[in-house]
Amino acid sequence: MSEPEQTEIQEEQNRVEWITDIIKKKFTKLKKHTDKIESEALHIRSTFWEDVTVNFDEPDDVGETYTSIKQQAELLSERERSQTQIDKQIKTFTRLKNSPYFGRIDFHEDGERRAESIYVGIASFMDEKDEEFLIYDWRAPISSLYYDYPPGPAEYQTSVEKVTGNIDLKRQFVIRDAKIKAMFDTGVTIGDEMLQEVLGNHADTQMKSIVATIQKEQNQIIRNDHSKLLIVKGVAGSGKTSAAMQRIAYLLYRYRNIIKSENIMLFSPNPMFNSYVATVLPELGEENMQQATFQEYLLSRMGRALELEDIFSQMEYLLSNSNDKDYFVRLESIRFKSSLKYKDLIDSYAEGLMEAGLIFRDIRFRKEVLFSQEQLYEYFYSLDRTISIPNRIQLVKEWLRLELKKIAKQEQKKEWVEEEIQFLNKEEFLDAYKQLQEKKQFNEDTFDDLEREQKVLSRMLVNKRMKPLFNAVKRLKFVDMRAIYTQLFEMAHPSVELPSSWKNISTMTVKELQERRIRYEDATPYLYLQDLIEGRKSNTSIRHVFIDEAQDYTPFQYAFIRQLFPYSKLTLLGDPNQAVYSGPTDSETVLAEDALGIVEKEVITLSRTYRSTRQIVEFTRQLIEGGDSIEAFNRNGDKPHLTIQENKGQLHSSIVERINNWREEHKTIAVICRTEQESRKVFQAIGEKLSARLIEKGTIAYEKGISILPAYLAKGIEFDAVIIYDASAYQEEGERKLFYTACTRAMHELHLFSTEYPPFLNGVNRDTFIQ
Ligand SMILES: Nc1ncnc2c1ncn2[C@@H]1O[C@H](COP(=O)(O)OP(=O)(O)OP(=O)(O)O)[C@@H](O)[C@H]1O
Repeated sequence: MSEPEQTEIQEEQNRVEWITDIIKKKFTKLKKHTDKIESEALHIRSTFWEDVTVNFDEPDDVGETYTSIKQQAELLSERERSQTQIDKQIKTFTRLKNSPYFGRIDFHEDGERRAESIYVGIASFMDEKDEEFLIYDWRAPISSLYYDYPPGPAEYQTSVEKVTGNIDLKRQFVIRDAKIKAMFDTGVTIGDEMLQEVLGNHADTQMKSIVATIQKEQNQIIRNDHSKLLIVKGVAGSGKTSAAMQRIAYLLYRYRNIIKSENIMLFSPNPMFNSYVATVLPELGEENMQQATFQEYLLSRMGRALELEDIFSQMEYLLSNSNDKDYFVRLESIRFKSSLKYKDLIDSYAEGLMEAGLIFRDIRFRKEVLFSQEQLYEYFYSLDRTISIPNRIQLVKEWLRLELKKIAKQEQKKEWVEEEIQFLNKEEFLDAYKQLQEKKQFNEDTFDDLEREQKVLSRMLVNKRMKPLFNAVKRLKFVDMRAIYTQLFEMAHPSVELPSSWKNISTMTVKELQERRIRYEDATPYLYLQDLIEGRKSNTSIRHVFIDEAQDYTPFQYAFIRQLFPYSKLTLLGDPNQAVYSGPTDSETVLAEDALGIVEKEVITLSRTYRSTRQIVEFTRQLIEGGDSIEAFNRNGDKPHLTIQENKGQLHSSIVERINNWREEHKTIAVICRTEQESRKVFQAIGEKLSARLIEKGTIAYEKGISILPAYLAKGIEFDAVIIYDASAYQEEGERKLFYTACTRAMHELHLFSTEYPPFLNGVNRDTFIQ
């Protein structure tokens, strides 16, 4: 690494000024143009009808009128389209004006006479004649040289060929307000200085883009075009989420004619995380992708049929209820229901249902059974057995629809209809009147025709009363999914290896279902079975699915998601050491070796961590197995602290004191507790004193200041300073990952408070923390 000469800095500064000047000129020109377009559009809108020849007298005139309206409308929408384009450009120029680029490479392509200087920024920018690139978008093929190679031989791939050559110079800039604040020529790795500067900053409540300092291994993730399934296993703070966000920006650029933001879906760990990452893409000039938690997806599918437990409540139960008499049964239940073995069991159950066993619901109207469950059963199994279950269900649906139509006709003649008509209100009469009018069955004379009026009213009334029935049939409500899923636990499965407490698991599950509740571990299997019976609700518009915190998904859930998005490429990002949900149950996660049984996958590992100071990493990596391989980025700070107090009262006062000392220095401070219950207690005790905010599972915004929250809600997020509340509360081996996750949220400072010596610190080198 070398310091550039002063003259070089001046030359670069001159270039920055020259470019900023062009940007400003283009900006002014564009602004003028946009003002013109805006006033033209306004004019077209205000005179729209004046400029249209409206004449409906003759058929020819009607045609002319239509063409004229169409022309005006097209003119308007074209203006509006170019306006959107220009707005986008104006935003880009505004961003470039402040900081036009962050990198330069002088690339000497083989066969060329001299090297060309490539300046890399967040968007491309051309000279005044639009002939030459003055700045290359960081996602352009040639820009990959900047991220992938030190000075020396290098190559990059365009859409048609591989280009080889030599990088003569690689330079980085920090430019703010069009002034070069720093400039470095780099060697092997990009920008330790730049990284130092970026990482030394304080945590923001919004994640930032990392385009200026993307590391080579992160770039492999971002620009991976070929993998159908890309698995990123990275240690805490290694930039998995950051890489995912830049990858989305890259895909939107590289495939801009094919993939739009609505074709990309990100599954995120909790609602607060959504707001945390919300500004990364807009900062890069792209729109946000679709985003949801898996819980939100399950809820949208489950509707109100059953009360769904969420993953956070499951976690709370696992952490707080170990004295419950059913605790171990539940652990085993979760473990089994996470596995592909359970999926196989459901598959073979569904196969059996081809022959017999489906359960239907009576279809009733006015308390009378129109179709009994037995009738539906018989009809279903009278259909050709080679037809798949979903297709047979569709046939039943169609049959029911036609039968219901017939029944509706008969009902119109029944006595109850006549009786109810008398009680129709004014609006309903008016409705009937309107219907008659629309169908032209009415003129002043015929409305007196009582019989006809009566007929319309009867039809209307019956249709209205039977509409919910038609809707229910359309939504396949005649299939009794709850009973079908329950039946799985009431029958024998002689050829399947079941968990030892299967009987108890069954009793527990059936009881919940009877009370119209469904536990988190049953939700995915339930919907999976529903799809096998009612047909898959796959989504074909999503082209790329990202699953962040993938270690929190079970193999069963992964298989389910895979089927929901059959045409999508998948990127899974996670850290096996942060598998907090599977910790207490010791169940398999999607990131476990070969959990997916898929051969066709590419795995990228990230072992360097950027979030925390070297001192924090040296401490946290001892908390987990295999932590030696975690590499810290060399950024210095204080060693973590451990404070042991005799009781909770003293613990609270020392925490308040600690935080008060941090207040000036740090923008985001977290008191991380083991459970939500504990967070609430801590909030009650010291929340007011600290002006802290309690973060619960429903919290959607991450805000500056002091937050009190359970460890599992801190996933994916980072804080300047972290307090671990009562580190000795983490006792069980299954909570090790939860403890590790909590500690790795800290960027600059980590302070553990405890009432006893924390068991997880037993194997930790005393030189790596201060007590
Ligand atoms: N190349 C980079 N340049 C600058 N900052 C980076 C880079 N890579 C990661 N970071 C920073 O490191 C921190 C951690 O990144 P990120 O949250 O993406 O990691 P993660 O692997 O998803 O973490 P975790 O698994 O712990 O949630 C963030 O502050 C991010 O901005």
